[in-house]
Amino acid sequence: MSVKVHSPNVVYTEDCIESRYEYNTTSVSVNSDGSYSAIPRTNTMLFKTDTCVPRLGMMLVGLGGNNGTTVTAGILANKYNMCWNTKDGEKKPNYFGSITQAGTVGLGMDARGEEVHVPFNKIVPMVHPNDIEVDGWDISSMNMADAMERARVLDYSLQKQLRPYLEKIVPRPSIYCPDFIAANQGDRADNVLAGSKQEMMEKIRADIRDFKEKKNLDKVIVLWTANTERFCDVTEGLNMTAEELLNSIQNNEEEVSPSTIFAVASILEGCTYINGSPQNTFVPGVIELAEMEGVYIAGDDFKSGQTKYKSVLVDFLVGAGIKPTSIVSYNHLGNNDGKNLSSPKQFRSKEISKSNVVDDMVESNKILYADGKKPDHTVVIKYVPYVADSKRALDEYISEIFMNGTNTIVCHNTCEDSLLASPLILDLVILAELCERITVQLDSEPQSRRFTSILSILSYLLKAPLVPAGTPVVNALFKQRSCIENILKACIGLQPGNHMLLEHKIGAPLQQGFSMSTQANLMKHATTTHKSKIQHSNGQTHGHVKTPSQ
Ligand SMILES: NC(=O)c1ccc[n+]([C@@H]2O[C@H](COP(=O)([O-])OP(=O)(O)OC[C@H]3O[C@@H](n4cnc5c(N)ncnc54)[C@H](O)[C@@H]3O)[C@@H](O)[C@H]2O)c1
Ligand SMILES: O=P([O-])([O-])O[C@@H]1[C@@H](O)[C@H](O)[C@@H](O)[C@H](O)[C@@H]1O
Repeated sequence: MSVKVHSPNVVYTEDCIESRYEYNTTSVSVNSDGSYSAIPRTNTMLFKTDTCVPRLGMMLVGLGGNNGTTVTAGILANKYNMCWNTKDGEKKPNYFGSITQAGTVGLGMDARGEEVHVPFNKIVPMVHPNDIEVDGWDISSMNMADAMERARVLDYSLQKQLRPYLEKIVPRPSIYCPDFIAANQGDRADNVLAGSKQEMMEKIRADIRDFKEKKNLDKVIVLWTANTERFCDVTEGLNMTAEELLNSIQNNEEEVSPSTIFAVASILEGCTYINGSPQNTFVPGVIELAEMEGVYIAGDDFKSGQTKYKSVLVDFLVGAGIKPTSIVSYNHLGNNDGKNLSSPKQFRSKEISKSNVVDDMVESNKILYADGKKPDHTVVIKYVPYVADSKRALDEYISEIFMNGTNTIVCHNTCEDSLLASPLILDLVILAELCERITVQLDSEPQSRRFTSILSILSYLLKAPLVPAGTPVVNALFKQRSCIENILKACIGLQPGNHMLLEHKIGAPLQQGFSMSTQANLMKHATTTHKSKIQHSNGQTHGHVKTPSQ
């Protein structure tokens, strides 16, 4: 069952939820004497969420990889409820690690004063992963069943059940530019497109249309989970504008990467494009094209394990007034991603995305970091085939504490890389699709707006969040999660959770009426055509407004 909000600010129609929302912020200025001035602000806006859940297709670039095979297998195992035996007994499929499928949100308090937590996907209608159709591309022609076996991720007794479904699936041929990924990937590149970059882009566009038509889909979202590319040059005349980029593709420019061509193809087909790897796919020309076409993009680099942990631990330390001064993140892994990352240029892409994750937390505390000097931060990744997809992460955090003491935290974190990344792939696609159904209209504007083309709401799932120009980059994990929670709550007219529990701290029962500003809003928006009375729980009657039940 889903959540139903009973409020004069929330209207449920046959195919939409409309909520009049008070967005409360605080404007702060620093005075010449170093003091602060704070002004509370309230902007009222109308959220509209289309509640018609579409038939959704997910096209993965890198479909035959560890993540691609694992997420596809996970959908099938859940869809057909495949259970399997292991030495530890029978196992059942689940979507653990996905916030939309296994996460909950604190909605409010019940009559006993206990917080009620509801599943994320009960707040507003979302696509269910079992219903997602999957397709995609790979430079390797290996069928998905053999690729799943090659990945060495899933128990073999489950693989046997999946094989009949997966062996029929062969990834579509892809764009292969050897210079962008490690040379050691060459031996699997037997499924590649021929022709110019323009011709290859047109083929990718045709593939998207073909998939959409064959599966009778309403929407397709394209996601890159192929190998990490080296960074591409960003230069005037090459890719600084949409026009430059389109011309560069037409001119078969070497420096336009496969991932950027996929992004352009997706955008031109009106499909949201998500980058699960660390390379700079989203050159300025891609961002401008997405804005021109009104298409969403999001990235970069799934935040699945070692970095996710870091974005919690550093937040805890800095939030506690403890000063991290040295962070060393080492890991070794043995999957093909690790093999690709053993090449310096590809490692550099990953090193960048793994290193910037503490910047916002350091920036947030000028007491600890008065001199602006960031913690020493080192990232090491080694390729050790024996451990396969089971990445071993070892971290050391040294911090300065009270009276110049030091605290050292060392942790060992075995990250089953693909089992951690696959649920993130689902959340990225499911939440991106939901964003396509949301509009917001400021009271001060005649027209409603979609979100800006760069979907920064998805930052929680990404190591190096891409944000619109001028937007602060937030990496602290629970701030990122709260952002998603609170935007979903706004869609149903609920305010962010404040965790104050004031009623228990002052021991006073709360009034059950609407806030003064809500009442003022109601009066302001009272219509003459559909008048009805609103009855407050205290029995008083105020004004005549259109309410959901009348
Ligand atoms: N926990 C995680 O697994 C995790 C976390 C963050 C980021 N990532 C990133 O996700 C990506 C995939 O990880 P993986 O473990 O599945 O790697 P993988 O090497 O197993 O899979 C990548 C697949 O992409 C294919 N490929 C390479 N270039 C291609 C192209 N141009 N077009 C189509 N296919 C292409 C390869 O043949 C391979 O099958 C990597 O870039 C990795 O850095 C993974
Ligand atoms: O997400 P995370 O665990 O911090 O980072 C991981 C790296 O440590 C790992 O070496 C790489 O193979 C994965 O793709 C992932 O990027």
